[in-house]
Amino acid sequence: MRERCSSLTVTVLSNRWQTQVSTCVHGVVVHTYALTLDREMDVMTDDNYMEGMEMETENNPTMDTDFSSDKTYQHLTIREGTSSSCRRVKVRSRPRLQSTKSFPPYSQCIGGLGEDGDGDDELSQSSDVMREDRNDVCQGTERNIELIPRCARDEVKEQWRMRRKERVGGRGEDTDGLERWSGNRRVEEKSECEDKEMEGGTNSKWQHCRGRNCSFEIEEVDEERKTSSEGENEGSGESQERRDGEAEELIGIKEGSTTHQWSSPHPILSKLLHSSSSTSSSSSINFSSAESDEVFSEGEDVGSKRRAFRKSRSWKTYLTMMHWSLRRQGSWVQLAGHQGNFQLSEGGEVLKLYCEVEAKCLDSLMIDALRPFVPQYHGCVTRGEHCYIRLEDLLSGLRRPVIMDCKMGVRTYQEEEVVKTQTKATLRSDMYQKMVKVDPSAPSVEEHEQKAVTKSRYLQWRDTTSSTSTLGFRIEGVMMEDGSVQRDFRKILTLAKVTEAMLYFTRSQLDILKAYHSRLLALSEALKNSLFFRSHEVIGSSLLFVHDHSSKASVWMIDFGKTTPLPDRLELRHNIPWAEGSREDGYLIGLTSLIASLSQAISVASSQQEDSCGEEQSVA
Ligand SMILES: O=P(O)(O)O[C@H]1[C@H](O)[C@@H](OP(=O)(O)O)[C@H](OP(=O)(O)O)[C@@H](OP(=O)(O)O)[C@H]1O
Ligand SMILES: Nc1ncnc2c1ncn2[C@@H]1O[C@H](COP(=O)(O)OP(=O)(O)O)[C@@H](O)[C@H]1O
Repeated sequence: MRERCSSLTVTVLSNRWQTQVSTCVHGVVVHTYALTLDREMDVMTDDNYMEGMEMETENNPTMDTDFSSDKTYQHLTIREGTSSSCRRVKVRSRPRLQSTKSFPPYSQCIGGLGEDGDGDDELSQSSDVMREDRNDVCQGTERNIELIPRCARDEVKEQWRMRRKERVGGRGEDTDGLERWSGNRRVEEKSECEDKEMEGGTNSKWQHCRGRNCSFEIEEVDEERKTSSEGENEGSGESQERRDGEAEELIGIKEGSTTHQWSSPHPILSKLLHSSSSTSSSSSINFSSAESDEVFSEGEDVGSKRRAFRKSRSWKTYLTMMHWSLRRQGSWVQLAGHQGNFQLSEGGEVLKLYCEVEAKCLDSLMIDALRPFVPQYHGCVTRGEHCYIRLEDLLSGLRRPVIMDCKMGVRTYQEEEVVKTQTKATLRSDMYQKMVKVDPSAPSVEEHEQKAVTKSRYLQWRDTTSSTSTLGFRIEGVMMEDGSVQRDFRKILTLAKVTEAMLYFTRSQLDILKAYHSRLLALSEALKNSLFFRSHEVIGSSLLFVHDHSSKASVWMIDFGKTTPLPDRLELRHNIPWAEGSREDGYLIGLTSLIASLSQAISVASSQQEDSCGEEQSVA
């Protein structure tokens, strides 16, 4: 029986964010397809799917035409090619971001990911050692709990701290946020990964490989292009609009303009890279970041790589490679949180280091009224020695996303952390240093002597030096469309300043502000109906604000690593201040402040708009 493979290209419509499609043809053709029909922004229900299963024999000449001629599927096109690989059919819908009409200006082109190559080396090396175990896949969280007896994040955090210590040459101390992200565009990528997954008990498997090294060293670009076009067909269904846009972006890429990483998205390419660039240690090209930790400033050899590249490659090749790379590379960025926690995955997903607490929350949230406000959770997967939770990538499909991370609640420490401090406190010199860096007079005499503080002391101090204690949330960080990251907002204390920050973040665009405002009102309603919310203490969770130039804006609840269920029958109000033992988190205090601030920002932006209209009229 002749082996044949059809690849399915899905053009993503404005109401469809991402689609991962592939087809396995091996004598008998099986097509599975699903279209997102939902045009509502915030609703994510299973009813939003329309699924179909089609079986035909190889000789059935109507296969392609049936598919493409059907008006319902006019955005699906089928291309045929020869391949012996069976590819999995996976189609997923996603709640849409709210569409608005404005188009923010862009001064610079962004779109790549920064990368700490060094760390990746270590992680990838360790994952190589564990290669035999790599194909383990956990479905649901139960098995993971057995696999990972303790929260893997602690181990990874420890690894980063150790690395940092080694790096600073035995100084032995972490400084401010050194093991944390500070907004550089980056993502963990393995040097050569083969991730096989089995989902939902089926035998469907897929493989992808993402090289860590930069595409500048590609030898056989033209040949690769051919292969890549095949590869892309099995990919994530990017829209033509996006491709075109990215092609345009390339023209705007200038040396030194922003932060880029070109990763190799194709298995063959990846192999080429590895064979041709054994000396390469980093693929990151970090040109700028408003705030940049030293731990990520490893772009020194990038300049020489680029120069070497320029000598040996024509501009045409250069553009081709970047275009190709960009098409596969989303604009993923980790704005806050712990370094080493995330890996970019395929199919519009990100992988976050497994944490039992978070996985349990996500399990519950997937059947809760809050589901439309939470990234879709797809269970867990083991890569190398770690287990990860699979989350919908909230930046997938966005170009030059503008992001704001607001940490919610009137406190960011758990009650147990306070209790722990009273009993057996671990002293943290890294936290002491972070504290001193912001305010040298903050530590007590004793703390100065110890050169260390307890974690809960640090977290409490952090809360009082930000709007957390007073407004019930703080802006952890903002990334603008040019890729610049600002984290100074954490020092904001008043609502008026938050409003200013909102205006800055949205560039006073009314439609974006309104979209955020209505999304938060909808969230507020959903929280009222949420069993999850009622029965959990939500600590350290963030609202991720995301919009892009194409006028899409939405807000998502993320980070449930410190969100814990309450004892039976205890329910929280979430809108009153915390008193020890109450477990109140003040989440709704934060939400109310945010809504108030957005209302103020809308008023300001409206009057600004009226003023400018008036000025225009008087000039005319
Ligand atoms: O933001 P800065 O001032 O750097 O302080 C951080 C945050 O509070 C982190 O919380 P979050 O993850 O919610 O951002 C916390 O992680 P935990 O989540 O582990 O409490 C870090 O503790 P350590 O990870 O122990 O350093 C602490 O150092
Ligand atoms: N599902 C997601 N899609 C896109 N970006 C995400 C997603 N989850 C987290 N991020 C990014 O990662 C950052 C840190 O996420 P978070 O869950 O708070 O990590 P941590 O638990 O390490 O604090 C966020 O500020 C955001 O920029």
